[in-house]
Amino acid sequence: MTASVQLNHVTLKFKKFEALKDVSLTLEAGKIHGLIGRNGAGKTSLLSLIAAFRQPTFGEILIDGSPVFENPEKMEQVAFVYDKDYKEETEKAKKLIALASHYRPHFDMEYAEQLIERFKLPVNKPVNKLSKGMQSALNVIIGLASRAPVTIFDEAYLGMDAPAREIFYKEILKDQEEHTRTFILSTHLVSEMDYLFDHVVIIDQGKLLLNEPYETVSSRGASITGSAEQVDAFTSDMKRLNEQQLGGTKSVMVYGDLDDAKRQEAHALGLEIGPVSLQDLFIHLTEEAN
Ligand SMILES: Nc1ncnc2c1ncn2[C@@H]1O[C@H](COP(=O)(O)OP(=O)(O)OP(=O)(O)O)[C@@H](O)[C@H]1O
Repeated sequence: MTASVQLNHVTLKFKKFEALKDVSLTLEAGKIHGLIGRNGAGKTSLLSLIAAFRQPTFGEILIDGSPVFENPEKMEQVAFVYDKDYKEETEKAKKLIALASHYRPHFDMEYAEQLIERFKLPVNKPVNKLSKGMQSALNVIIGLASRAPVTIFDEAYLGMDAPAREIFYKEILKDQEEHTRTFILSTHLVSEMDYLFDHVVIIDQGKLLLNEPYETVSSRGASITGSAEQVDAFTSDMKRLNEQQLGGTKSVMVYGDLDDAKRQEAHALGLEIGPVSLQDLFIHLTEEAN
């Protein structure tokens, strides 16, 4: 089960402060979306609107074409997993998983049990006595086993160690093959997680900065290296994000269409075209926007 998500001119205000500014965006069903942005960019605000935790000040959010806010049928299709505060939670992990299985229509308890084994979650401990990483594993187990058509992980892996995060990433890819859904993964671990993304959304200061398939983003980002003069001439009409120079050699990071003719031109000029990571593009695209 999977579903599309559509935001139409969404603005979210906290008193006079605009956390989201006229964001329009469609998230295609069945894809894994990476949502990235600097601290305070508006990621959690955006995700809490999709999960109908709050109402936008202006605009609307549709799940498979119908508004999600105060619409129980659509709301139960969205699982929003975030870094919860479990200080007061004295129930056992087992109980919380059982509770989730009651209110999540697609919950798969057999899969939850496999995940409990994979993450070695001590299910008989009260949740507030679990380590931070174990509490995150509990959230992740509930999120994955819920198999909600729209599954959102908002930095839900905070506190999980690297091997546990690796298990989580592998599970997403494995489960996506048989139980395809629409994932939205918000993260600061861009270089660690980018291989998961089918689609990349970048927001900056409440505005949509980029919304492209991952392949398009990687093909548009490039570093052009060669003699400073040649590199400057070649990139003069392109969007330049960053440059570094050592003696007469220059390397410029660009973002734009590098078609075959342009690539041949670079080759003829003896310029080298190299790849740029999503993390580097993110750093310099948001720097440029600021
Ligand atoms: N309840 C609130 N009242 C007032 N301002 C808020 C509230 N919630 C969020 N904000 C503000 O909205 C902006 C966006 O916050 P949000 O939590 O969505 O950012 P984020 O991208 O998730 O950040 P981070 O990566 O640091 O978690 C911030 O400036 C934040 O201070």
